[in-house]
Amino acid sequence: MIELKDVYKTLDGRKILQGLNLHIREGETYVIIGRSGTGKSVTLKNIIGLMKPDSGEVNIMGQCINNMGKEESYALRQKMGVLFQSGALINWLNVEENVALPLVEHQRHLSKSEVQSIVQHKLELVELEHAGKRMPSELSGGMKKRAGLARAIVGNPKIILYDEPTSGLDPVMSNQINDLIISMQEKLGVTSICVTHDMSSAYRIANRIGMIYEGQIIEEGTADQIKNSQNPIVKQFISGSTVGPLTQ
Ligand SMILES: Nc1ncnc2c1ncn2[C@@H]1O[C@H](COP(=O)(O)OP(=O)(O)OP(=O)(O)O)[C@@H](O)[C@H]1O
Repeated sequence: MIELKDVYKTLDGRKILQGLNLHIREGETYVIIGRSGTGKSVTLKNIIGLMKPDSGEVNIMGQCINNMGKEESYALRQKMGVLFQSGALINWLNVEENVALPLVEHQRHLSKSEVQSIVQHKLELVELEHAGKRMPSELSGGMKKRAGLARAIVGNPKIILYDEPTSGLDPVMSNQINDLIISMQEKLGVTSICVTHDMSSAYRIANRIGMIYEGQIIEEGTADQIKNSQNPIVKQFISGSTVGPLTQ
């Protein structure tokens, strides 16, 4: 579904991705972990097409996106939904209007009532069906993320990318988001990539976890395999220890 082959990316003279390989299977939830500044978001941006690799290949659903024209890459982007860290809601639009935005902008053939019915269905999926008229300022952090998720799925994407979906949330709200990520996978059959620092979330939602270190995936496996990894860098990262080899 998503494949990065030997991807290199240097930014401001700093080598961020250094031969990164990633192979994400259809329908799985793959979680990327790693220390701050190791290139997790840069990896996501290469997948969405917001950044191009210096070398290497990015293949999405069998199509190489490196040299894609504007129209082709636009069409491919429509198959991906992104939940940004903050939810990225527009403050002066209510929840329904925020969720409807991608449809209003990109699917102009839909009537007003069709848009309303799609939006209502997506709000139900994220359990916000009674909050459609609220403004973003009237939402809790968790509700903002859920509204952002409803907007990310409004175009029925095949792939969802989550950037720190539980950041800034208390454990209860984090678990609600984790459950929703699992339910998106089960109900919509989407393939998901999630970047997170939250290991309890990673263990809960991931089919597989990959750790980035020095621009490469240094370890990959199920939650249990990662928990039992013998790699000292992985062990140190997941335990949060400040003593040891992790210098990046
Ligand atoms: N557009 C850019 N121009 C220059 N440098 C950039 C750009 N985007 C990211 N970087 C740099 O690339 C490195 C990796 O950034 P990235 O945002 O991918 O890290 P991250 O692993 O997602 O970190 P965090 O966990 O803190 O979000 C950082 O040093 C960052 O400053």
